Amino acid sequence: MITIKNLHKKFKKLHALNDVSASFSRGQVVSLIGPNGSGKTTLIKSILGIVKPDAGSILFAGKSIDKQVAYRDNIGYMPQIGRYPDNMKIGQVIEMVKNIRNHKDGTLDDELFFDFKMDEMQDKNMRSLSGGTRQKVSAVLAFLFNPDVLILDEPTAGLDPLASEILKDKIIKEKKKGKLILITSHVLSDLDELTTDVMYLQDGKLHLYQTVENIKQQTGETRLEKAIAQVMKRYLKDGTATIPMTENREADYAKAI
Ligand SMILES: Nc1ncnc2c1ncn2[C@@H]1O[C@H](COP(=O)(O)OP(=O)(O)OP(=O)(O)O)[C@@H](O)[C@H]1O
Repeated sequence: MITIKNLHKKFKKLHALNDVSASFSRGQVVSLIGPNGSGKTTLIKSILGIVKPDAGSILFAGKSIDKQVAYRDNIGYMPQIGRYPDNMKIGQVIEMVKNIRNHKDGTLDDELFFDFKMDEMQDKNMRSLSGGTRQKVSAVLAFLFNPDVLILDEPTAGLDPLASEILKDKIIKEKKKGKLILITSHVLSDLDELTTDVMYLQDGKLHLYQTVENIKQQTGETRLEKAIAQVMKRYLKDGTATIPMTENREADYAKAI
C-alpha cells in the first residue's frame, strides 16, 4: 500500500533520514521506534507530504506521492502535538475539519467521538483544554473520516489509562478491518498487544524491520519490550549494524525496490 524507496532527508548537515526503504501493507500495525531525534517523525511527515525528501521516492497504492495531494484523503493523521485555533470550541474545530476534508456522506466514524464523551465537551474552548483532551480531539479527527491508513505519532502520550485503553481498542478494531496503521511510541508496553511489525530507526537509518512474531521467536521473550531490547543488544553493539530482515519483510522489500 505504501512503498518507500531509498529515502534521504537532510536538515543542513544532519542526516535525518539516511537511505530508508520499506513497504507497508493492509492489516499491518507497524510500530516505529527509536531514540529521540532518530527520524521517526520525519519519516511520517515525508509520507504525509509535509516534509519533502531530498532523494528517494514514496509510492501510495503504486503511485508516486510527488505532485499529488489526493492520496492524503486516505490517511488519518494524529500528530504528536495537535495545534488548533485557540478561540474555537471543540465542536467548531470538528465541524471545520469536516468541511475541509472530502468525505462521502454517511461514511464518518464517530465512535471515538462518543467513546471519549466529546459530545459532552463540544462547547469547551480549545484554549482551555488539558493536554490529554487535546490529544483526544486529535484522535477523533484522525479516525473520523474512516481512512484506509492511520498514522499516529505518540498517540497515547498524555492520555489517562482509560482513554489510552479506548484508543488501543479502537486501533485493534481498525486493524481487524484490514487498515494499515503506523504508530510511533516510546512506550513499548503500550504497543505490545497492537503491533504486527517493528521498525527501529537510529540516526536516520533503518536498523530493524521485522514481524513481532519473529522477534519474539528469535529471543524466546514473550514481552515485546524485552524481546526488542535483546535483539538490539545482539546486533547494535557498535551502533552501525543493520539487523537482517525476516523472510516476509525481505519479500516486501524486494517488492519495494
Ligand atoms: N524542520 C526541521 N529543521 C531542522 N531540523 C529538523 C527539522 N525537523 C527535524 N529535525 C531534526 O531531525 C532529526 C530527526 O527528528 P525527528 O523529529 O524525525 O525525530 P524523532 O525520531 O521523531 O524524535 P522524537 O522521538 O523526539 O519525537 C532531529 O535531530 C531533529 O532535530
